[in-house]
Order: sequence, then C-alpha cells, then structure tokens
Amino acid sequence: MSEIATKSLAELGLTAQGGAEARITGLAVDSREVTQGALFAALPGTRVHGGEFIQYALRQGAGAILTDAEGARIAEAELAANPVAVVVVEDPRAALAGAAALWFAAQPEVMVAVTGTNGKTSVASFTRQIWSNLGLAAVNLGTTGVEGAWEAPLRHTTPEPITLHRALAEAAANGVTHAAMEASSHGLAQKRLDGVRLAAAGFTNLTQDHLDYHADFEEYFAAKAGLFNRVMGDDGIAVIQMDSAYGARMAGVAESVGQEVIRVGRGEGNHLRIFGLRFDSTGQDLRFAWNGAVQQVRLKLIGGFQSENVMIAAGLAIAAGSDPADVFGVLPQLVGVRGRMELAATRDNGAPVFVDYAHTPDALSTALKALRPHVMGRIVCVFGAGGDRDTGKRILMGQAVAENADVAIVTDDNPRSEDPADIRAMVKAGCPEATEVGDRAEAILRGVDALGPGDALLVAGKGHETGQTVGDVVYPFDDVEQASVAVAALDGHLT
Ligand SMILES: CC(=O)N[C@H]1[C@@H](OP(=O)(O)OP(=O)(O)OC[C@H]2O[C@@H](n3ccc(=O)[nH]c3=O)[C@H](O)[C@@H]2O)O[C@H](CO)[C@@H](O)[C@@H]1O[C@H](C)C(=O)N[C@@H](C)C(=O)N[C@H](CCC(=O)O)C(=O)O
Ligand SMILES: Nc1ncnc2c1ncn2[C@@H]1O[C@H](COP(=O)(O)OP(=O)(O)OP(=O)(O)O)[C@@H](O)[C@H]1O
Ligand SMILES: N[C@H](CCC[C@H](N)C(=O)O)C(=O)O
Ligand SMILES: [Mg+2]
Repeated sequence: MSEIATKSLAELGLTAQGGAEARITGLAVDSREVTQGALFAALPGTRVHGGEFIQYALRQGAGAILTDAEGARIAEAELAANPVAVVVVEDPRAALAGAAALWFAAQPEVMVAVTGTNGKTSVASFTRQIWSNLGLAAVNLGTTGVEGAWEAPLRHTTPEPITLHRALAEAAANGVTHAAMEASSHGLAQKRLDGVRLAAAGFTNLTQDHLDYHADFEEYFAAKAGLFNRVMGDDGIAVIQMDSAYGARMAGVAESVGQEVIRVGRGEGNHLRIFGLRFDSTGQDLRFAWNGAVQQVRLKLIGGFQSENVMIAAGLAIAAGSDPADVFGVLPQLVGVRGRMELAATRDNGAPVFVDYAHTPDALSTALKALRPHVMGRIVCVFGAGGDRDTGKRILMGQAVAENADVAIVTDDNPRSEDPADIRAMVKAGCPEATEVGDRAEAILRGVDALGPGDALLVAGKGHETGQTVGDVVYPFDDVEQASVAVAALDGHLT
C-alpha cells in the first residue's frame, strides 16, 4: 500500500487552538467529501454555515477543522466531545486558499488572471492561444474548463481553492508553464484564488450582472477590485481596458497598490491603442499602436469586442514576459472561442447563424452591435434569461435586444427552479414586440425560418453549454447543433 502524503497544520500556515498539531491527509470544503484525517473547512455560506456540517465531517474521520468563531460556536458540543485540532480564524476562506496553495504546492510558473463582467473566457483563451503559438506549454482555466496543453473539466468559472490548486498542480506536473485564469466576482468575493501567484491581471469591463449575489454595484466593483488590491502583489502588472466607465477607476486601484498599469483602449495615451477596425464577412482588420508604433493585423474573428479582448490578451502576454513583436506576430492565428460569436450554420441563401454566450444586457447589445457591420439585412435574435439569477437584468436584456435587433424571439435559457413563463414575461417587459416561444429548439427553428438573403441570426445566452437546466434536470441541448438541424430541416438537407 502506498503511504498517504501528509502535511502538518504548520506546513499549511495554520495554527490550531491550544497549539494542537495534526498530520493532515487531505482538504475538504464539503463534509460529504471528508476522508480519514482530512481537514474540513467549515465556511460561512450563503444558505447555511458550514459549521452545521462539522458533526458529519467528524463522523467521517476529519483530522482537523478550519472555521470561524461562528462555526466553532455552532459545533461547540461536537468539538468538545471530539479531540481534533480546531483552527479558528476570522476569514476561513482566505485561510483555506492559503492552505490549498501550500498543500498542492505547485502552479505553472507564469500565471495571469482576468476579471470583468464580460470577456473573461475570451481573454483567457486568447492569452493561452498566444502563448501556445509562441511554443509555450499553456492552458486557460475557467467557464469552459481547463483547455490547452493539459485539459480537464471544471464545474465553476473560478473553482474553490482545493479544486483550483489541484488543477494547477496537475497542470504543472504535466509540464504546463503558463496559465491564464478567469476570476469571477463570486470567486473573488469568496477568495477562491487568493493563493495563486500572479504575474499580471486584466480587467475587461463592468456592467450589470449578479446583483442577486452582490448587494449593489459598489460591492460588485469592490469584488472585482480585489483581484488588484488583494490577490496580485505590487510587483504584478495590471492590464486595464480604459474605454469602459470603470476602467479608470480600476487603473487607480492598481496604481494605489504600486502596480504598473498597461492601458488598453481607443483614447490617446493608452499603451495599446485601438484606432481602426474594418469588418467583413469573415473577420476584421485591426489597426493599433503599441507605445506609439502602428501595427496592423488580420483577425479571423467576428465582432469588434473581440479586438478589445485580443488587445487585453496581448497586454497580458507582454506583461507576463513575452516580446511584443512576437505577440503581435501570432495574433492572426487566433481562433474564436467555442460559443462566442461562433458561426454555427449558414442557410442556402447565405444567411449565417451565430451562437453567442451573451447573457447580460451589455453583452447582448455589444454582440448585436458588433454583428451589424458584418450584416447587410436584418438581425434576428433568439434569447432568454437564466432562472435563479439576477432578476433585475431581465428587462434590461429585453431592452438591449429591442434596441439592437430587428426581430426578437424570447425563449428559455436554464429556467432552473423558476417558472419559465415568469422569466419570459420579465424579459418581454423590455421588448413587448418580441415573439415568445418557450421551447428553445422551436425558437431557433423559427429564427432560422425568418432569415432571408443578407439577414443573420444571433442565438444568444448558452454559447458552449450542452444542457438546458429545467428544475434539477439537465436536458441535453446544444445551440450550435440545434442551429445546424434547423438549417438542414428548412433547406431540405435532412435525409
Ligand atoms: C453562491 C455561491 O457562490 N456559492 C458557493 C459557496 O457555497 P455557499 O457557501 O453559498 O454554500 P452553502 O450551501 O451555504 O453551504 C455552506 C458550506 O457548507 C458546505 N456543505 C454543504 C452541504 C453539506 O452537506 N456539507 C457541507 O459541508 C458547503 O460546501 C459550503 O462550504 O461556496 C461553495 C464552496 O466553495 C460553492 O460550491 C458554491 O458555489 C455554488 C455551487 C454556485 O453555484 N456558485 C455559482 C453562482 C458561482 O460561483 N458562479 C461563478 C461564475 C459566475 C459568473 O461570472 O458568471 C463561478 O465562478 O463559477
Ligand atoms: N469585451 C467585451 N465587451 C462586451 N461584451 C463582451 C466582451 N467580450 C465578450 N462579450 C460578450 O459576452 C459573452 C461572453 O463572453 P465570455 O464568455 O468571454 O465572457 P465571461 O466574462 O467569461 O462570461 P462568464 O461570466 O459567464 O464567465 C460573449 O459571447 C459576448 O457576447
Ligand atoms: N456563469 C453564468 C452563466 C449564465 C449563462 C446563462 N445560460 C444562464 O443560465 O443564465 C451564470 O451562472 O450566471
Ligand atoms: Mg467565463
């Protein structure tokens, strides 16, 4: 039998009450995953305090407990009856992040992170693609899992620290030297990535989302700002998109902790300055300047926002040590990210169907506006809003589509525990003229059917997702696949 690797609490940066020590055999954040001798982190949750589960963790053989005063109070009787080491700290999420980093003890040498409401997955993927094209062993981590030189699925955009550091250590063990990760606002607020060492961090934009979780917009901003004023050290380099309302504020946050800032945007004075975009049916030509020197590249990407994301990715690669000329040289090789303005199918009359992950008001108006210069006719949009998520964004999503599309079809997008008809009604409040078709496959079929020559369809909201979550059940569903099926059916290619 192989010996189980153990570490002491001290080796994990933890001090137990009364100076107790313990050899830890593993870490768990969920009592159901506790194994003999493992440390159970009983965290304050949004629904319940993890302290409630200390009793179960102890029954499963937990060797130590990490919690806060509240958790220790909840489990006072069980802890008195069980002689385990108990670490009580003010911020157990931060302590867990540190402990997970020390437990797994390895990460790719060069890491960057990106935050913002929209564009994180795109920037992380583009950064990884730049590195890969430069011959480096690189991955991106986030909504679409771990992708690149080493691959693994992930359930969260920013996984909790144990899952995150396990993935980073495995990637490093498999030779990965460079990693670009997404920092979601939930991940930042819950300090999931506080144990990661970052060379650079990026900011894309801040617009409405997740106000079900964050008390208000200021708290949402503060969560994102944590990437710069808490997670990354003062020797890290910030890469900030300056065109959005919050860019200047975020640059101020980075500078206030002594970080160098690479500014990206259209205005004069930015280090990476976009000043020309020309669109056609297969992509765009991007003219930009790096510290004043003009460059031009051809991008095989649809939508002007992709150029902004590419510039942030280029800034991150440069900040993390790559030569600017090398970085700019590989930009034409970048390919679009799955489910982000992805050309899913084309009708016989030439009308394209794009699948995109826009699920916020700003992403919808950005995606629709971005399509406009590529389309001569009408833009049809099939979309919906997710259940059990920010309800305030629904009417705004409806308005964004009413303002920027010519034909709107409101459908379902992961209603989860809610009544789908209620969600559609809230979306339709913003676009009363939209047609309502609950069944997403039928909505896509109708959208495709509406396409004449020169028109285009944007199927928004699910991007790369492969399921439709109704209640607790996930039904297989893939927008790209449904778009192809609809085109084949309507153009008579089904056998
Ligand atoms: C709202 C939220 O972020 N919740 C996360 C949070 O759970 P919580 O603290 O609210 O959990 P809780 O149910 O109150 O339980 C409290 C504690 O008891 C533990 N527990 C619970 C039950 C049990 O039997 N035993 C046990 O030990 C839980 O693991 C938890 O630590 O901490 C848990 C452990 O770290 C996470 O798994 C959980 O993510 C849930 C599943 C989730 O859906 N999160 C989403 C919203 C999320 O994080 N999304 C962002 C992306 C958003 C975006 O940008 O679009 C992401 O990064 O993926
Ligand atoms: N820079 C941008 N500005 C505005 N909208 C964008 C930008 N980049 C992408 N989008 C829109 O947002 C959608 C999601 O993009 P992406 O997956 O890269 O964002 P994300 O921040 O990772 O999202 P999530 O929070 O779900 O992880 C895209 O499909 C597009 O419609
Ligand atoms: N990470 C995002 C994804 C939303 C995607 C959309 N399809 C939805 O279900 O709302 C969230 O959980 O809010
Ligand atoms: Mg993402």
